[in-house]
Amino acid sequence: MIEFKNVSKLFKTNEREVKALDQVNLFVDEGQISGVIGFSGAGKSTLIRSVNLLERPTEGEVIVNGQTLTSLKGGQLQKAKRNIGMIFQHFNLLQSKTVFENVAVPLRLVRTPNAKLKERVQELLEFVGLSDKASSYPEQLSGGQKQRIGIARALASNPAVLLCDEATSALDPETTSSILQLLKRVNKEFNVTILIITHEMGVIREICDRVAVMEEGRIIEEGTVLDIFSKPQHQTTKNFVRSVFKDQIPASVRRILERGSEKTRIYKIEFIGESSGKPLLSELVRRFDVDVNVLFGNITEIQDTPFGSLTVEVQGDPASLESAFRFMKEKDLLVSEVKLDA
Ligand SMILES: Nc1ncnc2c1ncn2[C@@H]1O[C@H](COP(=O)(O)OP(=O)(O)OP(=O)(O)O)[C@@H](O)[C@H]1O
Repeated sequence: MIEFKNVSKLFKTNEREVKALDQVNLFVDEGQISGVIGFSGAGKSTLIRSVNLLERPTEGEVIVNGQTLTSLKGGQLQKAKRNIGMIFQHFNLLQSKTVFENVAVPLRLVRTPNAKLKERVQELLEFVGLSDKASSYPEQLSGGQKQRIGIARALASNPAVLLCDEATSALDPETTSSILQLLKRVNKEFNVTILIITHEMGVIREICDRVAVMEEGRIIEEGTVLDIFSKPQHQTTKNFVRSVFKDQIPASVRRILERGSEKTRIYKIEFIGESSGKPLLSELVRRFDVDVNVLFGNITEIQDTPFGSLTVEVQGDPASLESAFRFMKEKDLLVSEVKLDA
């Protein structure tokens, strides 16, 4: 649905040249929600603005819905761009116009007859849950409500693709979550392909199917969200995953480690899918002469799959501890010993 083929973008100013995009190849399939994450300056905005040619690449091809946008001009390009909606971090609503008129903008541009326009705007306001705000002005709305209006406006021309440019960065966590749920509905109910750029891994975790990680204008890692969360390869990706799953040793665990004992070891058991750690722990106690205490757990769901880790304290004599560790290693779980210097 969206394809980038060797796309580069060079910005030249008097003082310097910046390669904001460097040979980017990206594919977003129809019906998917894809995310692009990166730190400030990685090139995310340039990438998303290149999808609808708000930013024209210096090199390469941008193909959306089967059309090579980078080869189109004039009216043909305008028409193709109507198939791509966009929402923004700061909403970009017209302050002097009512909510109704803001949503109506794309429809007025293509001279939609009044009765049809009214019906469509009302339908969209209902979809985003703000039918009662039609005659309000943007300044009378909360941030979350403004973004809902942004979404309604972006959907007015029935686009096949929706671009979300840091759409939740100005919102508090609860409002962020409700906007992300709304985007999920847009994707499911209207089969709109969604591309999101963000610097928050939580956003990726909550709604994306796939994610690409950007650094210095390049995509350094790409995959399903579950794969990227469970097996991040690049250090930058690991840092992003860590921002969601705090990986530091908690203070209570640190204290046990500092006390140190021949008879105590602490393990971190990571799991994905149904194979949660619990049956393993009871098996350990049954089979080996050890006691097990769960110290710390971090469990979430990614794409409806349980994913997380348990930190456990295992107590017993050194030989039993060794056998227990070997047994855990043989299972289909990633087990590592937690040490103070790790
Ligand atoms: N119009 C421009 N002129 C010159 N340089 C630019 C322009 N737009 C972006 N850049 C540069 O291109 C690089 C990528 O910028 P971009 O805004 O795409 O990154 P980003 O990942 O979206 O960052 P942020 O999260 O801070 O918005 C940066 O070094 C930036 O300074």
